[in-house]
Amino acid sequence: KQHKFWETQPVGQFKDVGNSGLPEGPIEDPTPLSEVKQEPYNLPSLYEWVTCDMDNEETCAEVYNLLTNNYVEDDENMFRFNYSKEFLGWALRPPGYFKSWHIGVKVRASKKLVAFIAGVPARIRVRNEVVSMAEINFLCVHKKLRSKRLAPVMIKEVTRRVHLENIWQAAYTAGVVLPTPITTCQYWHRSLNPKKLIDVGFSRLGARMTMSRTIKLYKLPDSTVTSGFRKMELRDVPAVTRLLREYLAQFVVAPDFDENDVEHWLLPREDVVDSYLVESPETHEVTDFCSFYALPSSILGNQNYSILKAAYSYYNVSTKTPLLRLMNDALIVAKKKDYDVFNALDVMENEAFLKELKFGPGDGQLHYYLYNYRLQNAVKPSELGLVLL
Ligand SMILES: CCCCCCCCCCCCCC(=O)CSCCNC(=O)CCNC(=O)[C@H](O)C(C)(C)COP(=O)(O)OP(=O)(O)OC[C@H]1O[C@@H](n2cnc3c(N)ncnc32)[C@H](O)[C@@H]1OP(=O)(O)O
Ligand SMILES: CCOC(=O)c1cnc2ccc(OC)cc2c1SCCC#N
Repeated sequence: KQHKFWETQPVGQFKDVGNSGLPEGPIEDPTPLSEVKQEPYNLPSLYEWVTCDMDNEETCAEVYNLLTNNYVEDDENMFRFNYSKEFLGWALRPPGYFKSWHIGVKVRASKKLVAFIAGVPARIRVRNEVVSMAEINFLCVHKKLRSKRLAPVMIKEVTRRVHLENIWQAAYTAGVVLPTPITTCQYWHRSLNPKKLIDVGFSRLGARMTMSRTIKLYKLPDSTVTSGFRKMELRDVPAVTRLLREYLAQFVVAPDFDENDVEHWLLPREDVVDSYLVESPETHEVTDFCSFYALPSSILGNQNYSILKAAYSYYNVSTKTPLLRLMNDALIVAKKKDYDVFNALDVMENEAFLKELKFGPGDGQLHYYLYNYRLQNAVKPSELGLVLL
């Protein structure tokens, strides 16, 4: 398969897979800032670059509307991700973010937003190296402007703007195979509202199963079972940071979270991200943690339903409470909050609870990528400690 653009990029190339002669680490050295291209890449004359100020309600709404109508769909076009405005405001403004990395393309004449790409800064540890990276996400070209090679220009432009901040690596995921995944993960789904998932055509009634039997199969208790299980609060940030840093140290690739990062990424925000912890009733020690983010999807072409409420497993740590029990409490809370499905990747230690807690394997895969950083031995999903939104 020809990758005319990606073959020009400092990423692992397919032809190099298995070549153990190539050193692990940065592929290209940083260029002196004075040599980074100062002006934006050329767009076709009909279009212009805009920087999207996500503090601005109107701009946020423009980005939201573009993604709502043109972002990722599953292979059967049953769903399209429908990130909320609040979610986008959260995802794109972590500590130290750069507005200049929130890049839009508009039609000069109509000022219509027709494409978007975003980056946020992150410190990612790869084995023993903590690397300053850009996490790239929300790449989207309007359906009417596809296959015009706009994506490569947008990728080069965000790369240029990241370089201007003296950052030379990036991390990103995609459902498509590009040169070259560091690992490939599987989505798993736990039905919380099986009737709705069957009605929309995602799930099918099992053989010799009635609807009422299926509803009973996925039924969950009304309240959580772990004593000391409660919502995370601001005062928990130091303890959760300690717990999470210790836990993530075991993975080959993982975020290097400090307290500011934990406060931003894990403090609960209504309908955006939810976090719970177990505080030992005796010692008041924080021993366990679980979290999930809220990513609804538009249901395409169904008369009875228009939105799927999906929760996505985020970061979980179990040191005292068995992981099964901790995650079952997460399911109980998600069901209580009226989510239809709880999704998880087979990353970190998730495999230990997926089958047991009645998750079913999805048919979608998620490939993880690093830009300008070679990893010699491929990483297994269980060695990956990074969840991108
Ligand atoms: C040091 C800092 C570095 C920062 C940058 C790091 C890198 C960041 C990289 C970005 C990470 C984003 C992560 C992220 O956002 C999460 S993955 C979600 C991506 N977005 C969607 O799937 C939304 C729906 N699809 C679209 O909007 C379009 O189809 C897109 C815009 C995807 C492609 O638009 P198009 O009209 O369909 O296609 P052309 O313009 O004609 O371009 C074709 C070229 O684009 C390559 N392509 C296709 N899909 C890609 C994808 N998902 N990543 C990277 N490359 C992708 C493709 O292989 C081909 O190159 P090749 O000829 O070499 O094969
Ligand atoms: C019911 C299980 O499937 C999903 O939750 C879902 C929802 N919306 C999507 C939108 C685009 C999409 O494109 C790949 C997939 C989905 C999926 S399955 C993969 C995500 C997970 N878990």
